[in-house]
Amino acid sequence: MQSLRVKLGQRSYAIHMGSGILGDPSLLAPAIGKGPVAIVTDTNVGPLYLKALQNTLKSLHKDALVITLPAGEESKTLDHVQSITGELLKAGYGRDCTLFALGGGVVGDITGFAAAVYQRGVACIQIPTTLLAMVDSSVGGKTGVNHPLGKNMIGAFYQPRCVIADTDTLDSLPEREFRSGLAEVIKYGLINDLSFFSWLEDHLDSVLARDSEALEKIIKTSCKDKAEVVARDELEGGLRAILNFGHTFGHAIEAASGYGHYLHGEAVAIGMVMAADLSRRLDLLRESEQNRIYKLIKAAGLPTLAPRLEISTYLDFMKVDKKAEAGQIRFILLNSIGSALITGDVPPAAITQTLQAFMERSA
Ligand SMILES: NC(=O)c1ccc[n+]([C@@H]2O[C@H](COP(=O)([O-])OP(=O)(O)OC[C@H]3O[C@@H](n4cnc5c(N)ncnc54)[C@H](O)[C@@H]3O)[C@@H](O)[C@H]2O)c1
Ligand SMILES: O=C(O)C(=O)C[C@@H](O)[C@H](O)[C@H](O)COP(=O)(O)O
Ligand SMILES: [Zn+2]
Repeated sequence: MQSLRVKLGQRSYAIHMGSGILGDPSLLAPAIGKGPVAIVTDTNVGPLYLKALQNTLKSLHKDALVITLPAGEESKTLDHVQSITGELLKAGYGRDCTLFALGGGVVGDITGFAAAVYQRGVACIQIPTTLLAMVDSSVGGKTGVNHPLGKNMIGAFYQPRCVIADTDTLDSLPEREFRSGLAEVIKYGLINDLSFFSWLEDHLDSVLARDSEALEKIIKTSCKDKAEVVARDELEGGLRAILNFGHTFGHAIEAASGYGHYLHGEAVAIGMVMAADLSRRLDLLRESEQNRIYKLIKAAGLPTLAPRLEISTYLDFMKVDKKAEAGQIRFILLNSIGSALITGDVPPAAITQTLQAFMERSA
């Protein structure tokens, strides 16, 4: 097992990662409150891993209330927050309870948000079971749900008490979901870790084969990279926005296509190719680097073509992006692989050119 710390003063917490750690009560014990516990999971993950977590909790004399959501992005709604909090109220749970998010990023984001708002805040422990959740969503405290008019539009910054990533759970993860998680892994290389990007280029075969050492490397490096950014800018006053690379286009793709049509990582992969195109158009990124980015994303089995939508549809969704300031969309662009910049100074004509170029290429 390996552990890292997200350093946030009183809200600091550990990320534990390794094989079989879901069965280790000593990792959970320090993070659980005095009161009762509830596990939020989904219809795919529950049948696979609920029993293991329940048994670990039983060894700590905790009998968990279980709340199961339908699997998939379509469940990341305010209605499901209402149903989770309703179950907690019916069970008489107070402020001393602890919520466990057992699942991927959908369960993680919605449970984290329910924990943030239930009785104004109860403890939450993230148990990520997808690659995406292990490398990104379980860390950093962005919680929330979608709105038909925009992705993650209702939410809160609310840090978990700890993160326990049992890498054995990845054995059952479908290939498409695994590759979706790789998009966020590649993102870390692009925004501030050139040597990690080069390592991914050299070891993609081992990663795709889910070789245990390669998995350990990508999970640890991603969590370390993310934890450092979050520790410096928890509430996204500035620097943290680099973690949003590819998401301005990507979130528009997810929302405009109907949540769940593209997986989050797939939409981010397309968004990163689009953001690299925009960076190149603005003479920030060299064409050779743009080609390397395209090549790695494609080799990872991720989509690179944007869905054919009206340009105005893209722009409407991009305008509601949370990074916008004074009505102006702000983009995360690349100066080079491993070096991101945050800017609102992008000529509208360049944005339209990127969108037009992708509409011409799309099927
Ligand atoms: N909070 C953040 O910082 C952050 C970061 C990145 C992404 N996100 C959010 O995360 C969500 C995407 O997360 P995701 O990709 O994990 O999707 P997900 O939670 O929908 O999980 C993907 C699918 O895999 C299934 N699954 C999960 N674990 C499994 C396992 N071990 N074996 C078999 N099946 C399993 C799930 O039931 C689901 O069908 C999006 O809503 C995205 O916005 C949040
Ligand atoms: O942790 C962050 O900060 C991120 O931006 C990570 C992203 O991968 C993630 O998809 C996040 O949920 C997007 O946040 P949003 O603020 O754009 O909704
Ligand atoms: Zn993301």
